Amino acid sequence: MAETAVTDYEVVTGNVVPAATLALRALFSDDMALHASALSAAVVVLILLLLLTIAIYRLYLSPLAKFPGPKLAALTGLYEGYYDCIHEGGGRYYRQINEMHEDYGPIVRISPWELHIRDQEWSEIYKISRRAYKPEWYYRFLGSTSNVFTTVSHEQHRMRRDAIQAYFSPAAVARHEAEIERLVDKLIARLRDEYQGKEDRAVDLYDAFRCLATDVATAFAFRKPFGHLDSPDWEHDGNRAVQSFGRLGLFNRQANGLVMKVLRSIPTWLAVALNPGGGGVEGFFKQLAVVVNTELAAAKSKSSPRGGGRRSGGEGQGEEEEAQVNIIRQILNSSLPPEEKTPYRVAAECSSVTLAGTETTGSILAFTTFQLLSCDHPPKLPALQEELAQAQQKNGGKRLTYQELKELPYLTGVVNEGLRLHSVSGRLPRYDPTQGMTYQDWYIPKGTIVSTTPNDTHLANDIFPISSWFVPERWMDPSQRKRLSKYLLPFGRGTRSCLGMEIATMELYITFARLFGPDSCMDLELYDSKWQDVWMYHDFFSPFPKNKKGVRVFVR
Ligand code: HEM
Repeated sequence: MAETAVTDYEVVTGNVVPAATLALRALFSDDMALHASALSAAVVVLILLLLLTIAIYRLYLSPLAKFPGPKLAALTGLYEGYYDCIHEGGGRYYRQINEMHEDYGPIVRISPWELHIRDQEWSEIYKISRRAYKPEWYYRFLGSTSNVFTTVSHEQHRMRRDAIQAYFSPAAVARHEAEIERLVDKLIARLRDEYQGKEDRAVDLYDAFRCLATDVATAFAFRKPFGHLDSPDWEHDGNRAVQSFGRLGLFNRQANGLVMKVLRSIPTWLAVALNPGGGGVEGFFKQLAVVVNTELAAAKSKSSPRGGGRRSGGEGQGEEEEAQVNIIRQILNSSLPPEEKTPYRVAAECSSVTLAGTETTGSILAFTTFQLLSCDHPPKLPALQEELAQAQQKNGGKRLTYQELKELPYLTGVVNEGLRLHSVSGRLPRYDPTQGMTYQDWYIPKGTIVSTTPNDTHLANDIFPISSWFVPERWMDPSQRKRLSKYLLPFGRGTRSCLGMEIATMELYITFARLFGPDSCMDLELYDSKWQDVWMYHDFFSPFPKNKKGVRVFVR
């Protein structure tokens, strides 16, 4: 862990290494005639001694020893590892953490090195003024720390984020609205053409929306969608494999990055055999590699004397427009140092930017649609349809733009409830190596990893009464909406909050407006889909349901 103030290994090795040296000297002093068995016994004793010292340090001497929580969690990271990887299919530590809060109060020590706070009003570690670092071991579930999402240090993150921030600005996203409209229309046309009126043919909306989200994110990043909406089976295998990869990511987190290293070193066919459906994900990365390599080669030829000697993105209006072409050029034309523009780094950034926007947006679309189709006390869908129809009629029959859609209270309630109940499930750990902080009467030493979980706020009954219910109506009143918005944190917090917030919100508004608006000319009816098919059960950073059946509907 870079730059944490205290590591128990330092303390432990400080005490044990001199002791071990003495023991070994004693062993070898008898004219080096020591038997191998005696040596092994000595090694075992030393290891036990080391473990005992670590245990005593963690339980009684560590600056975190004073914080409440189960002793086993304070003693070893294996406790978390068990709930992350094994218990009930993995991704279940969030439940255990909630139980700890029930037993020990709002602040608990959830591992030898991390505190978790469940208090809607506390946000000290995420303040903009903080130098918030991300712990490398936690974000290892994504494989690499070479992208803006997983960067450890505050300073490096600032540099990387500054280089691409403008690309995600509301003005830049607004230029993408027509493309989102086009992709949503494409999805709806397919639903109509291939499924409408077919009694025996249900479509899985989880797959369909994931394809939409992938095409929106890749079109935004590269100005050309990957074409998943053209896939005859809606990329079914690849979409399903995402859940297995989510779990694999947690194994990688707990196994010190070993799992990804092994997967990278074995032949692709073997990796795919070990993770059936992985071929779909592999296909995504191949597409990504082609785009990145093509763009890098083009940039290289432009910057070489033969290529004309003119670098895009220099001074002047023409170059500025060119710099907007895609995220790769945005990075290459930025003021980042050369080591931040290597092919590996550029590819890592592209993959984080696109992957961050696919599972998240796709599954929120599926979850929210399920709620709209299934809630019947009172029914939600007719209220949404009526609002959309009336608004369009008032607009002279023309479709409303994104800015106009955002003014519709019921649609806003639908989007907010989807974001509240189904956004990122993982806790968001940070540490500040420069300053300590306080929580109530507790002093938290600098360098301590502290996390909170947005879902704890989203599901707090004192803020959102009957919090697990999908109730768009709770957002209708403007003053209530203003009050509740403070507690809606689907896009994270502080300096590390989501870069894709604007594009994701635009996608949600436009998709619901077109799917349930007066022009869609179709109805959706759930087929054999229950709440267990959508409600979060596993926390693989994104929420995953217990069942893998998806959200299947008939199109009428
Ligand atoms: C509704 C959909 C989305 C949700 C709920 C969501 C949620 C989040 C959250 C909670 C974080 C912070 C994670 C952390 O603190 O560790 C994050 C970061 C990020 N998201 Fe999103 N996201 C969504 C869509 C998107 C889209 C569409 C894109 C891009 C096209 C995107 C790109 C990113 C990036 C690049 C980061 C890292 C930002 C940084 O560290 O500076 N996200 N997202």
